[in-house]
Amino acid sequence: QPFHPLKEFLTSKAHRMELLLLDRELNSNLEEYIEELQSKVEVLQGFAEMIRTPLDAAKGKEEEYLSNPLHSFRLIRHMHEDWRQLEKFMRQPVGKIQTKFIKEKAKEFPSKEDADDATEAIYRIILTHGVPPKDLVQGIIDGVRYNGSISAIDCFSIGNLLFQYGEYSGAVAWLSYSFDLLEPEYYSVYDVLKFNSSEVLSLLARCFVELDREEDARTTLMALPNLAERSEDLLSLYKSKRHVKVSRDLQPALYEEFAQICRSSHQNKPSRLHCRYNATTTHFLRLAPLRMEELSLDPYIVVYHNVLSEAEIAKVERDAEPLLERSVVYDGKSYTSSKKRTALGAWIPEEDNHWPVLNRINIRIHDMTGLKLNRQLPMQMIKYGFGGHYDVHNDYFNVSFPTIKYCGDRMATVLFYFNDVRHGGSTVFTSLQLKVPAERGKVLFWYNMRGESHDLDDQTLHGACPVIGGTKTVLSCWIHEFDQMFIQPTYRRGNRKFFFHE
Ligand SMILES: O=C(O)CCC(=O)C(=O)O
Ligand SMILES: [Fe+2]
Repeated sequence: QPFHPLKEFLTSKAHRMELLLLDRELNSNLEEYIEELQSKVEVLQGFAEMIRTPLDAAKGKEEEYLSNPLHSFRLIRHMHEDWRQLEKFMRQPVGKIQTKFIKEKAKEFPSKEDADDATEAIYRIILTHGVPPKDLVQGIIDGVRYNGSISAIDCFSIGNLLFQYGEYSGAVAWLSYSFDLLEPEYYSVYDVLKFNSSEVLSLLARCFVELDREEDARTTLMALPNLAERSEDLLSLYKSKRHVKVSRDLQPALYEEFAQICRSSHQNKPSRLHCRYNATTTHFLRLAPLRMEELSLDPYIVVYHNVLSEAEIAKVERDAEPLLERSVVYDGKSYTSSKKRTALGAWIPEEDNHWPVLNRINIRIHDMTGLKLNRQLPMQMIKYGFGGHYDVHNDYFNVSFPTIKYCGDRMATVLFYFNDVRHGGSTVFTSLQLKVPAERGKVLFWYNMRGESHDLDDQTLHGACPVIGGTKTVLSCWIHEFDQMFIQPTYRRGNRKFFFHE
């Protein structure tokens, strides 16, 4: 297994809840520490005050003071023992228990990967919805106002990510905003957190250099004395590092035409298509018609409502949950988490039919599509968390690996939505400017191939918008073309670019 089992903080509210509770616990631990320190401070203050009284009395009349027998006695006695005792007291460690507590709990802290995941998640949302820093600080995303805000440090990590992606103008916006958000009363805290204004400004200057705005870079560096004195050295350093190649596959594509349909400002063009009860595809539907909506005729895309019961959804979710894994891609050297799809996926076991619910799903798919299903369909449950998305893609492969060779390519897709997504997470067909919101019980069915010819239909290009509020769980099922051999015309040799090409 390429990954050590990570806690999935983005998809699991339970794990985030643990974090929140741990944060709270650590905060009370800190309060205890402060209290301990404070009571030590109080003792020290008492001591200082006790010593100060006779010293003040002696001020300016030392001779007279020392001729007093009481004073002489007290001074000698006090000097003999009190400071020695105080030194012992000062040396006693404060907050040993609390320090140890933090150290023990550190095992449960999110890793660097987790933190990077979270920054990338918010980045996908920002990019998709064109959220400017000032909106995010007010909690406004895609026209929805969320409670809460972000800090200078949060802004900095977003700016830093944009810098790594080579998106320098974006980085400038977030880094400048981070600088504006710095709060002087927290400077000493920033020091402890190893975050400081020179870090923000030097990265900002570096972005300006990348953008050929050398004067802005210089002005930025001159704003802080410790950077100003090295400004020319820094500038030439930044110039020497300029245009370092950034790997594009590090970032999700999130094309503008895709993002634009994801935004709440997008409205589907009114279709003059039908919404009706499908009572004809199979005999079963004559008894229990399904509510069907045609979204597009070419390519053919329909939506059905209330197809699975709550219990059926819960059953699949429960059984597939332990099989969930992060989607990974092999880059020739190692497995890394795929930036094309940021979600967890679970393949539903195909071999043994030990999940009776799957038979019912298969039958329901047959009812909706009228297609012949002579085996358990390949199905994958996908769970998207905060910021989870799927870049635009086609469901067919158009390459010849064994499954495709024996079963044909993915002729049609059936997508079950298992829950209502509070905000974001719609399925979007970019060529058709079509957005399908994720709603519980809904099923999306479309053909990836053209009716007569079985040519692959690139108009079916689609993706899943980043989830903003809540999570999203879907079940993707694929119908391969050779299963249809006897009821549909199938592929013609030569109509696929790479088909059967060894
Ligand atoms: O989650 C979605 O909305 C789309 C899923 C999808 O495109 C797929 O599984 O191929
Ligand atoms: Fe897909």
